[in-house]
Amino acid sequence: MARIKLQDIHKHYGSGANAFHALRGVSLEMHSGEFVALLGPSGSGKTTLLRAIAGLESINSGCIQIGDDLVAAPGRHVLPERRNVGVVFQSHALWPHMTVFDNVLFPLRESGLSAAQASPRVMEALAQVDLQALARRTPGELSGGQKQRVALARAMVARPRVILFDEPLASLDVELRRDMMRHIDQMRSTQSSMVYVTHNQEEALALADRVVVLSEGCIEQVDTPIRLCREPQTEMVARFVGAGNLLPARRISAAQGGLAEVALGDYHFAARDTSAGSTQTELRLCLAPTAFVVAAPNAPGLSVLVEHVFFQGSSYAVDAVLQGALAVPLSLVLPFEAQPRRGDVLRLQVRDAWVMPEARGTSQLI
Ligand SMILES: Nc1ncnc2c1ncn2[C@@H]1O[C@H](COP(=O)(O)OP(=O)(O)OP(=O)(O)O)[C@@H](O)[C@H]1O
Repeated sequence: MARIKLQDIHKHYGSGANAFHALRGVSLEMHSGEFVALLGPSGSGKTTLLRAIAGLESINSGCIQIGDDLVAAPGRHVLPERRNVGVVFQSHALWPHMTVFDNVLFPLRESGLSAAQASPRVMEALAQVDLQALARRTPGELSGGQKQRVALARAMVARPRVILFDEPLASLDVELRRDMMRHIDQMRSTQSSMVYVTHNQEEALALADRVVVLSEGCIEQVDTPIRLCREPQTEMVARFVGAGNLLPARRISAAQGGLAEVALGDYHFAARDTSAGSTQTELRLCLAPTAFVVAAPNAPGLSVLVEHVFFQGSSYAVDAVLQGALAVPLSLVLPFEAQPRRGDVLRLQVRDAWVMPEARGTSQLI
């Protein structure tokens, strides 16, 4: 395993007025043995960053260090095969004419290991992904999920110090995804550091020790999955990671013990607030879709008009509109018992709210 240090990475495609800046000053330190997910919308630069770490893409400026090795810097680009990293691509990238065994053997053969030394290592890697029985098949005789497990075995067989994953589950159906997530989770025991690119929030939050949220080539926030969901630092993270509702509100009293009294219209409630005694009255609140409970019609709370209801098995996803002067759209998840119907006016109470940090101003409200 190895620490990965990225310092002020810039990458653009094309030049002059037509240059497209895919990475704009990305700096980050990943700890040795850490599982880090790179999460962001399409085009945010995740794959470019992963390929730059792998050495498959050169960078225009900045430095990349893996362990003690400087692998990319001005005038320096260490080739991928010399970086000691394993890569798992979305498309498996297996050799079609080779057996499963030989595909997994390939990186060991490249590193000069004898057949006698390599063979048990291949079988051990295949065992980790439950594929020993299929060692003699070719990729054409495997399902999509099995092919991807071969790709996992091939990435870990050489015991690289870093394993990079580029959307490895994107082409798999829901059931196979969960199975693959178990295998990827088990790969933690290989002691490799892992960097995992995805645009899928669930995968990133479920697997990673820390998640790096990228937007337009810049880092928005680096945090543990829990903090990312509960304490988003920017509007983009609040919306993209937690599908949070962002509302303008008033602070009634400064935070004490991490909670402030806030108001939406004439409804007062407590919100988590780490702004260290800020008395600024105008603020933005982040309310997760699950932050609401249905109250009695005359209880203190917010009135919302239900516009769309989507049954989700054990809960309902609801699009609603806040009634009153604000009239903003809200995305809610209500429990099965709520039985919301289109056209209902519901009274909701807020059971959890987060005061957004002030840094980015209040100009981007809603
Ligand atoms: N070879 C290239 N030439 C020109 N532009 C490129 C090239 N590769 C990537 N880009 C652009 O750089 C930006 C970042 O691309 P990248 O593939 O890193 O994004 P991503 O976050 O991985 O997106 P996705 O989830 O869709 O794969 C995109 O706007 C993309 O169009």
